[in-house]
Order: sequence, then structure tokens, then C-alpha cells
Amino acid sequence: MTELPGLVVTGVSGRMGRMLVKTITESGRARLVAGVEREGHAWVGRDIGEAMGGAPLGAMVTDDPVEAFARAQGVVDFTAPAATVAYAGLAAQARAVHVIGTTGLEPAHLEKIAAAARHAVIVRAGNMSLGVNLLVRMTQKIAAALDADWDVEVVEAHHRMKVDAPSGTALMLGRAAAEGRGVTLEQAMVSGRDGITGARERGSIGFSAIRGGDIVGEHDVIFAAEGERVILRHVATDRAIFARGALRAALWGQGQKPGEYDMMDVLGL
Ligand SMILES: NC(=O)C1=CN([C@@H]2O[C@H](COP(=O)(O)OP(=O)(O)OC[C@H]3O[C@@H](n4cnc5c(N)ncnc54)[C@H](OP(=O)(O)O)[C@@H]3O)[C@@H](O)[C@H]2O)C=CC1
Ligand SMILES: O=C(O)C1=N[C@H](C(=O)O)C[C@H](O)C1
Repeated sequence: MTELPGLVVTGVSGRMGRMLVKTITESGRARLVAGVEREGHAWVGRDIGEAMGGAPLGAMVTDDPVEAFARAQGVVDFTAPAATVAYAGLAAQARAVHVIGTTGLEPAHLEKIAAAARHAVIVRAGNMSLGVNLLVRMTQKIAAALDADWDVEVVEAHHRMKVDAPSGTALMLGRAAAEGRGVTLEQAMVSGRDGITGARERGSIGFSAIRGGDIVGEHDVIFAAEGERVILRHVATDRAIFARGALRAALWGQGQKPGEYDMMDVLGL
């Protein structure tokens, strides 16, 4: 019998790290090989299940990603930009599929990730849920059908601990609207209005961010015209939707050619 693909979860103690552990171990479709945290973290050297306050899982938390990745077929990474760039290089060396959920990546980070994807499979998306990826496609189609008399605004809400804005999802939605319009997001983006901003520029795509409490993630794409509005909305109530998407991506990536993919590729949308 062939062995299930082995996966490493980086940032294993984080909100998404814990959810990934639960999703992977309950799936019966992959093996949890190890969790990674940085040197000095209180979880290092402990069994992942015990560190999470439950039964042992027979997989340890380590601060040595090189050794852990060498034992795995996939690395599932929801951490922070600096860590993700380092893990991209190490996962590529190990020829492990690298699933990147981390957001807040700047152009310099993306260049390094693209370089790593020359040697290994990387699946990266600012949102791994099926619902949001469907919404991205719908946004693109609606934007293509409407002219610039319809103002596009993306409004997102997240928990108080989120460190980046606009969210990765908001950027995916804004980019899809821009693509539908036949412009680049960079040409159209207006983010975080404050003070005497002047009237709205025709054709611009606006972004607003709310941060508070334990909001998992909510996104509206508003198409506003004279006398009517179309509003597309996704509400996440459980981080399991992201973890399920990431697991699906890690399994899908096995046997793919080196390159950078997204959830549209994984979901066939
Ligand atoms: N694409 C998607 O579908 C989704 C993406 N996300 C994104 O995933 C990321 C993580 O979110 P969340 O789990 O809520 O965040 P948390 O802060 O709860 O967890 C982040 C984890 O990454 C670790 N980490 C951060 N920086 C480093 C570093 N430089 N080196 C090593 N480890 C590091 C943290 O360790 P430490 O505590 O030591 O800093 C922690 O364990 C964010 O970018 C978020 O936007 C979240 C949900 C869905
Ligand atoms: O930080 C989060 O929590 C989330 N981040 C992703 C984003 O930036 O869009 C996905 C989801 O909305 C949750």
C-alpha cells in the first residue's frame, strides 16, 4: 500500500497552524510529519497534539525546517512574509510542494517566491476557500459586464490581531475587478481614504478595512451606480474553510510540474 503524503505545518502554534493540524489529522488523506516554529518557541521539542492540549499525535514541533522538510512531500505555510520567503527556498530544495497562505507579501517577497517556483511546485493564494475563489470569478465577470459608471469598492473586516491591510482576499477581489475592466489593479487602486480626498476618481477601485474582535473574515465587493447597487459578499465563520483548501492544494500539487499555481488551478475554476 502506498504511504499518504507527509505534510509539515509551519507556524504550527498559530490560528491557522492549529486548524491545519486538526484538518490534516482528521482527513485520512495525508500524514502530519512535523510542525515548525522559530528557535526558542515554547512548543519546540514537544509533540504537536500535546502542545495543542490534546492527545499525542506522534509528530513533533521542531525549529529545524530543513530536517523537517526533507521528510515531507508538502509544506503548508500560513506564517508571515519573511518566514514564507525563507521556507520557499528550503521547500524547493527539498522538492516539497509549498502551499502558501501567508498574506501581506510585497513585490520583493513575490520575486523570491517566483524564483523558488522554478524548482518546485508552489500553490499560493490570499484565500484558500472555495467560496472566495468563486466570488473572485464572479467579480471578474460582473466587472467585465459593467462600465466605469459602476464604482467598485471592496470592503473587508477581520479580527483585531490581523497585521496586514488590505487583506489578501480583498486584493484578489480588487485584482479580479481590474482584470474584468481591462486595467491593472496598480492603475486603479485607492486604499484607506482619509481627510479631504476630493471626489471619487472614475474607474478607481476603492479598498476599506475594518479590524475588530474575532471576525474570521468578511468581504464585500460593491458595484455602485446611479440609482442601484450590486453587492457580492463572502462571510467566513470558520477557519476550517481555509485549512481544507490548503490540504486540497497540497494533495493536488503532488506530481505537478514545478511552477507557481493558485487555487483557481487547484479548484479548476
Ligand atoms: N490564504 C488564506 O486562506 C488565509 C491566509 N491567512 C494568512 O495566514 C497568515 C497567518 O495567519 P494566522 O494563523 O491568523 O496568524 P498567527 O499570528 O496566529 O500565526 C502565525 C504563525 O507564524 C509564525 N511566524 C510568524 N513570523 C514568523 C517568522 N518570521 N519565522 C517563523 N515563524 C513565524 C508565528 O510564530 P510567532 O508566534 O513566534 O510569531 C505563528 O506561529 C497571515 O498572513 C494571514 O493573513 C489566514 C487565514 C486564511
Ligand atoms: O488573517 C486572516 O485571518 C485572514 N487572512 C486572509 C486574507 O488576508 O484575506 C484570508 C482570510 O480572510 C483570513
